[in-house]
Amino acid sequence: MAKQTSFFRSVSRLYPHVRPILPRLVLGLLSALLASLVALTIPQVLRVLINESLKPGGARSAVWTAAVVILLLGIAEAVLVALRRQFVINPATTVETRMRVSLYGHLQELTVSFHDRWGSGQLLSRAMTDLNFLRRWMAFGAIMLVVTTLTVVIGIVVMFSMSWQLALIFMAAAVPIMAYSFRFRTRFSKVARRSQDQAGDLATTVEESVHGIRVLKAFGRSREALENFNEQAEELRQIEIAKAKHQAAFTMVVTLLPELALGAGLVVGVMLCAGGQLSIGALVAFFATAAVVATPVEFSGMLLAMALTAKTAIDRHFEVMDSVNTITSPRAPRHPAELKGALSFNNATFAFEDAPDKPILQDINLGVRPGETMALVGITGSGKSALIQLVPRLYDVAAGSITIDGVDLREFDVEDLRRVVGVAFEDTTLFSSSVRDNVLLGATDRSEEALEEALDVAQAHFAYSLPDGVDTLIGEEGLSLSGGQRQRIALARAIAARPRILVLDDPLSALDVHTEELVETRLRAVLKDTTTLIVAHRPSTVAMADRVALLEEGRIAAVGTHTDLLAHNPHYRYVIASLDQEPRDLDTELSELEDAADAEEMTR
Ligand SMILES: Nc1ncnc2c1ncn2[C@@H]1O[C@H](COP(=O)(O)OP(=O)(O)OP(=O)(O)O)[C@@H](O)[C@H]1O
Repeated sequence: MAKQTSFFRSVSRLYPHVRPILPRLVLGLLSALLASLVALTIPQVLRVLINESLKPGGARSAVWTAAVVILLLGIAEAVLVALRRQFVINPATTVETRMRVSLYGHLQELTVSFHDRWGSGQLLSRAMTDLNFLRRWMAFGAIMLVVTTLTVVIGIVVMFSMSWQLALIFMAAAVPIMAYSFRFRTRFSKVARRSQDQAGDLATTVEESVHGIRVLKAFGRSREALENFNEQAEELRQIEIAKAKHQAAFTMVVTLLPELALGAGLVVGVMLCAGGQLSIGALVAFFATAAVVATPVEFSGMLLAMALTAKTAIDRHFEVMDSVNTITSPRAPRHPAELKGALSFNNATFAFEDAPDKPILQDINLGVRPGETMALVGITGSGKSALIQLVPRLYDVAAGSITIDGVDLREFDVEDLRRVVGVAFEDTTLFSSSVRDNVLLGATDRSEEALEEALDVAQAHFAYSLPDGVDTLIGEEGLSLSGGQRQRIALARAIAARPRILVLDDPLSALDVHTEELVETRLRAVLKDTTTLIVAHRPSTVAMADRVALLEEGRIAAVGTHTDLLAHNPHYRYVIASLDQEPRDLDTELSELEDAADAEEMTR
């Protein structure tokens, strides 16, 4: 998943986001740079002060002048540091928000196949932690890295101008530091990546266990969940420790070596002074400058670590942003004037992306006439859900085609297509908003009557008895609904969109027999003109359909009326017999037909 790129290449990808705030970033950088230059100026004032006022007969009043100058320089440095923050903090938060919004937008665009592959925590950590870190790096780390580098370079030039011998000693320490920094960079990059990925996995675990809290509790698995989480958290801790160790070792090197150089420099400096080759003022100024230079060198471990973590955050961000949405609208989409709603599968073959060699659906040929209700029946895992998800193009066929009124689905604008095709899945997802907003999610007619009708067809009148009626907040942050209530809201949502084609993945499975009957009676009337493909797990749902398609191991094994198939297709009889418990009349019908079929076979 992780592709190795150079630091500059990764950081340059931020440019389009950073461009609008570039002037303010540059101002921030200049403020920080000026603050550093001011800090470097103070030793020069010291040098003049010592050389002028401490020499025999020197002017004592110069001390006061120098003190005032140093005070003013100190104030200027503090103001410049404050200015840097002022210039960059606000724009950096703007970049963070924009990147977060574009990531979210891209996640909305990306295919279901992409979301099948990515853990939610990995996406969550990219959207939250990584971008939060990037903001801090842009506002502080990146600027300080540039300023530190420039301060060190300028400081060394100044040090050379004061004493080349002492400066050379100082430079001798820089060589091993640079060599070590290369090693540090490679090692730290790897561990930073592992740490950020592990944090993502941890977030996935939290998300999953919060989501599945009832199951964990009911099965008494909370302890195991905790142990599993503890293991993952421990792994993250170990990675963080490894990270801290690398950083501590680097900081030790960048602290120790300049200190050693300063110690050696002090001995040589005093000897030079004694020999008259260096003034006392220059010696003091040299060490004051060296102190100004040594501080950012000491910080360089932290700054380098920040830069490498930021690079990882950028790489992780663009791994998602670079993922291509393969389900897109064509350049010149077709807009047929009025759709009749004839749905046709033509040699359609489909495989999930993670198992491209194992087609789940093969050579599907199936025609659903306009206004017809077709039930899809098959044993569990035969590919029913996969098949109906192809209709709104949640997935695309690998071969063959699916058409509406003879037009390939891929020739429609995707948004148009999804307005034409309404869906309700067995696993209902409700959003944290009111019943009204959930039901009218895809509706063009948002009137009270449209809402009322959809709720009525789905027999979801209970919504009016909720604490705030249809304005009651439901979903994850709101009131919990029962499985059957959720299904009815989801069904109402599909109906309210008034689609030309409706695909329903067993939308009545959680309803009691009585409510199911009521919903079916109303649905039958509504579905009169709507082409419907409905996955059925109950013979009563099958009975609602005009015709039934039997799916067997990813192929359409038979198509016909329920009665015909019962009479002539043994696998259909087997599937129907293995469906949920049924009302008595259907059971009776089934055994009668089975008897008839057996008798027919015996007479042959
Ligand atoms: N994202 C996925 N990646 C790979 N395989 C998948 C994926 N989703 C489902 N499958 C597999 O595809 C096959 C068909 O699944 P599908 O959900 O379409 O069956 P189904 O007939 O609807 O079953 P059920 O009646 O139990 O809902 C199954 O073997 C399932 O394990």
